[in-house]
Amino acid sequence: MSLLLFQPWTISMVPCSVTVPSSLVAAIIPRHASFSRSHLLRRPRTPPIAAVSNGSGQFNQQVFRPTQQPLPQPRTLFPGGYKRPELKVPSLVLQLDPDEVLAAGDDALNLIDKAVSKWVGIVVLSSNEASGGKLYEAACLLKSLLRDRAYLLVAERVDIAAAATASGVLLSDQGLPTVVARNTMLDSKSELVVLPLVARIVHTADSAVNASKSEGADFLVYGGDDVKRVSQEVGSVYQSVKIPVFVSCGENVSYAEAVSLFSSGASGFVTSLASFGLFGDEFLHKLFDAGYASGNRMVGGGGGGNKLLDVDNGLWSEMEAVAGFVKLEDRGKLLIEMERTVLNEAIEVIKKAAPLMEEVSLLNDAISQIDEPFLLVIVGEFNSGKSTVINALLGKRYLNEGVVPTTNEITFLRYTDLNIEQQRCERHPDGQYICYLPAPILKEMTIVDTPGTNVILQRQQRLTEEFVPRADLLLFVISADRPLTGSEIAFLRYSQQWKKKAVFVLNKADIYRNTHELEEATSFIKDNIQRLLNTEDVILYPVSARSALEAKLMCASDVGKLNEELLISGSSDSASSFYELEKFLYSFLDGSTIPGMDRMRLKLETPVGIADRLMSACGTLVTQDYRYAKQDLAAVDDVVNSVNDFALNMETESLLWRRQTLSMIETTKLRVVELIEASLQLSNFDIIASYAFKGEKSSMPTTSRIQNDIIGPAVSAVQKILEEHENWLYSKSTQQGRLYKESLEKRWPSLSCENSQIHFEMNQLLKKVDQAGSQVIEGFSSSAVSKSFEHEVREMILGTFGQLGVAGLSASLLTSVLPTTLEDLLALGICSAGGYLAISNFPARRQRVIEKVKRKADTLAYELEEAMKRDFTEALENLDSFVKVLSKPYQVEAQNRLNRLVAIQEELSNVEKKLRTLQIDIQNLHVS
Ligand SMILES: Nc1nc2c(ncn2[C@@H]2O[C@H](COP(=O)(O)OP(=O)(O)OP(=O)(O)O)[C@@H](O)[C@H]2O)c(=O)[nH]1
Repeated sequence: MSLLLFQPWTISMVPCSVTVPSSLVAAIIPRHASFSRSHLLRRPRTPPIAAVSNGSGQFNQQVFRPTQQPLPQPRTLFPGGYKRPELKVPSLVLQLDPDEVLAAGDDALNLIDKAVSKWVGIVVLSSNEASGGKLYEAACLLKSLLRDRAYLLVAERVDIAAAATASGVLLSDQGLPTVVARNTMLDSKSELVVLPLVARIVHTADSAVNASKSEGADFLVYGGDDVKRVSQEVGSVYQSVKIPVFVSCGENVSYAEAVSLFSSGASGFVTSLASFGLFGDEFLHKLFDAGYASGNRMVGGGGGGNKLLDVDNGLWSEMEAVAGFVKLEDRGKLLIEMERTVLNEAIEVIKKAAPLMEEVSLLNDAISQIDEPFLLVIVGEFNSGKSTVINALLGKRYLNEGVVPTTNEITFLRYTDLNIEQQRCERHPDGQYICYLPAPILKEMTIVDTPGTNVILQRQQRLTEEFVPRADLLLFVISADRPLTGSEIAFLRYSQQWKKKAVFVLNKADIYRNTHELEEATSFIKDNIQRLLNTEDVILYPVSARSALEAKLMCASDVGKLNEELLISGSSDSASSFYELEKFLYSFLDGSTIPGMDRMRLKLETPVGIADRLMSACGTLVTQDYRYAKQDLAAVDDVVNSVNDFALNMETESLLWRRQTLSMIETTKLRVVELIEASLQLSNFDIIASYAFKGEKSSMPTTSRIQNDIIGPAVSAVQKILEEHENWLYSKSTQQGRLYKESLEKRWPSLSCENSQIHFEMNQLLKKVDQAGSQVIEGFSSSAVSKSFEHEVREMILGTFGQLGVAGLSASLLTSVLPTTLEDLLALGICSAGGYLAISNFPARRQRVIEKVKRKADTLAYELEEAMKRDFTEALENLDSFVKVLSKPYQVEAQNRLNRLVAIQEELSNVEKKLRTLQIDIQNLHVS
């Protein structure tokens, strides 16, 4: 939301459809006003309400809305969406007639200007017999003249008040009900931030109480002819209502009457412009400074709940029923205290967010100077005449001037009331000079002379640049002999990064031969600065500081203050225009003027601006760090997860190892089976049988062949494969583990694990593999296998012989039923038919032996495969645990970082919100 929303009365937002003639603008805006006159003619930024006459003197309101509706945004930061208007009391109510306003000449306009700059808090435009058109035109004109210095109320005509965006209405006791008037105004302008003021004219104590309590008027105008009587009545009214009461009792109020009114509790009285003109400054000063006012009141009934800071004891106190009005200066102090708290919070969070950000010292300095005098910083290229401008302002040649660079350090000029002999300059450890001088202008502002900005003088340029953020107002001195150089533009751009308000001085204007040349140069500079700063509000004073100084020195007795007559009648135009510059600066010192309020605002905004800048830099840094921390966390997670990819790749290779082992067992199995089939034949029956009958003392040749030639070498070969497999597993996983470790250590060298115990434990994790495959093969004894084979064969032979009578085997029968080898058939051929059954079982028995051998081999293959898988899984689990242990500190660190950054982001955004609120309060300083 634009901050402008909180300045509903800034000129640029005056939503009148009346075109104000430029001659009129020139007449009503004083020449020294701090804004460009073109402001008045600028298009309004808010959707305008056009007042369209319906021919009968009444006005209809047409609200033009942009076709694209803006996104709904919170209305204000104020509770309930509205800011309650606050009224400075005691003050006067100025009553004006539309004709009087429209016909006002320079004198009348100047008188109104003077009235609202200090004494008058409310201007009432009477409706009288005036037509709606006239009333509207007068209201618009008044509004632009008052700016935000006084509330403008239109008598009776809510429609005109709404159309002209006046602050409210004053209703007669017969007029509209208060609530209707207020709602009508609210409805007519949805973007209102400050509640409209609705006041009522009353004539009796009862109607005063009724208007205040039942109707909820914001303030009262108590009418009557006899001041004495009204004074007495107001006393009792004052006791029963809790809102400001102004008295209206005819034309000329004497000082004594005014005092009596104030003393009885009136918040002020109504006056006409003519009467105000008669009061005179002495009357007003005496009246308002004497403290007759019995109580200050806040519009809207006050009531409890308003908090005020007691500046003396630093405590917040709850205000009682009648809220005290907060004076601008007090409000300034209040804001300073709030600002100090918020800025200290900002420093804390900046230190957390960016511990290396040296610029935080800028904020520290700004806080320490928050209630110091306004800092007017004179900047410009070397030799542009900065020192001469300062001397001319001070009225004495305090600073050295010269064609060669003369200012090499930042020099503070502060006020002292010591006499000339006791003036002194001190050099501070940070290299800055502080000079104490008795020039009156320094009472309210500290002037800072800075070294010239120019790329040739880099050190000096840096000094000045570093000082810019601390400035409350920059006085940018441009030399007429080289207007707006490249380096001046660069410097200006830089100063805008800090959003500094700058006033421009075109010095050495005396070198122009005529007004035409001067005007050309002025408009050239103005146009360029306007373009550069993207604003129409450029204040440029063409001056001759040298002539101004010389003129002042001639009038040596008038130290410190420019003698206007002398300058104006003096040497040159550019010297006299120095007076305009000086007048502008003096108006800055007067809190009751717009530039004076600007000064307070600028002063308060300086540290906020610095904090804003630093906070946004911190925000960027923290967001970046957050991104990095997230990346780090993801990178650690990637390392942990990459163990799975590694496992997948390993799995493929591991399968090959297992296949190799299994194929070795398979080959061995086939070879054994082949040998058994070749050896256990009926043709060898006798030989086998003889071994079988010899018993276990002698072993069969087949068995020893199986053991020595087949299984023995096969077991060795498998053992070798397993050994290689285990080595492969170990080296692969340790190598991978080392890679992970190196990559983590490389990414976060500061976190590499120092603890040797952890190192050891991690390495153990990688080493520890059970070697289940080897254990299986070690448990496999080839001799035991051979022995068991031999046992099987023996069992087979004995089984065969147990049923076989040597005679009676029928070979022919056997050959017909047995699917056997040729040799078996031959053998069977010689057998007698009696041995048929026994012999016929032989191949089946041999087959069983073979099956047993196969089963053994398959079991071994299965066990080995499972063991190898276990070895593999265990190795990978170990690697996984290793990586988890290894990455833990990195993960913890990255997560902690993330958590810390999230917390900082939250703190930053909280402080930023407080800064925003503070900025709005500073912008609204004038509303009080
Ligand atoms: N013609 C003319 N010369 C001026 C005017 N003001 C200053 N000068 C001269 O310009 C020269 C530089 O003036 P300074 O005031 O020393 O300039 P400066 O910007 O302070 O210079 P540094 O401190 O070195 O950056 C001096 O010779 C002044 O006399 C002026 O209004 N008209």
